[in-house]
Amino acid sequence: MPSNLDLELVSLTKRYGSALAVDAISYHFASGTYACLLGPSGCGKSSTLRMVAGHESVTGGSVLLGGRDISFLPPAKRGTAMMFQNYALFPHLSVTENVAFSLKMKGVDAATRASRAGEMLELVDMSAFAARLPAQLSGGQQQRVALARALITKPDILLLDEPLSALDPFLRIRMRAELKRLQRELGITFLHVTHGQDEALALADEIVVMNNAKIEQAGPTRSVFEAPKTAFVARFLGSHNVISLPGGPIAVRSDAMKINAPAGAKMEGQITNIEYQGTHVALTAAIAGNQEVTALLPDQEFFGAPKELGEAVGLDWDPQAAHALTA
Ligand SMILES: Nc1ncnc2c1ncn2[C@@H]1O[C@H](COP(=O)(O)OP(=O)(O)OP(=O)(O)O)[C@@H](O)[C@H]1O
Repeated sequence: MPSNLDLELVSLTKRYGSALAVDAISYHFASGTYACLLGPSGCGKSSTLRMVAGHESVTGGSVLLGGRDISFLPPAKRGTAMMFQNYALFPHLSVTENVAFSLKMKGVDAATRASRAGEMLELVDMSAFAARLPAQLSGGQQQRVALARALITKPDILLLDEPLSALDPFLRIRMRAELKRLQRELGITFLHVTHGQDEALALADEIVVMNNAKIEQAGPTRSVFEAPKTAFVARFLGSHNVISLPGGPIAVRSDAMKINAPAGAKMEGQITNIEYQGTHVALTAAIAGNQEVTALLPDQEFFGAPKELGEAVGLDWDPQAAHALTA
């Protein structure tokens, strides 16, 4: 695996007029990482991706690839390739012609173009559809073509802007596995923008959680999920309760929350909602201070001792399951 192709964002900044969309963010992505930029709408993730791609100018700071400043290079000279949300396929070109398009622009001869496009279509399992037009393909198939088209340039980094958002939930999960497989096979860095925490958790080796134009927390996916530093990160990643205590806010995962008898419990609550989720049952309880917490119980445990709406319960957690939050 090449080690000289790390991607570094150094105080990277984007302003649109007076609006600050990306506020001096810095991060180092090791080569070969599957990284997700995660955050709510408007937090600056697409602007960051577009600055890496060269589709948006850099207001301040820089983008380094393998130590080389690529901030001012044209997109085609950066070693990056971008796959867009709407795939942006040319409707009047066949699948093969779409995939081979960038090679044609570079003046590569027809025979080489056809053979390279063939290899790429094989990689994404679309060889059988080579002669079709984009309109004759399903959403998932169009996405595979868009991937092949991006990968034919042999990028060092593939940039993906909400690549799965146009797909139905079933296909989204299938294509998610495909993206992961491709990244593993190719060994290149994937930088994937999403606002879906499930998608980020499923795919990313590293997640970068953005909020208000800044990086709120970043690192190996599991370490961020296991120890969110702020209330925003805990809430955005989901599956966490944020509880205000006199000593400051803490996060406790809903699967670490235990339901006991009220006497002697850390907290007392009253059940306000019971949601059956198949393998689990989610119990929501109102606690002091107008707060709610959720406990996720394995179905066997819940149905072994079912609870009723309105019932008073005790809520407990192991000390190591609580993480102090900074805000
Ligand atoms: N071309 C533009 N001109 C002016 N403002 C822009 C432009 N593009 C983005 N913005 C603003 O910059 C901020 C960040 O936008 P950006 O698209 O990077 O966010 P995002 O996190 O990718 O959001 P989304 O998930 O909705 O795409 C937003 O407030 C947005 O309105």
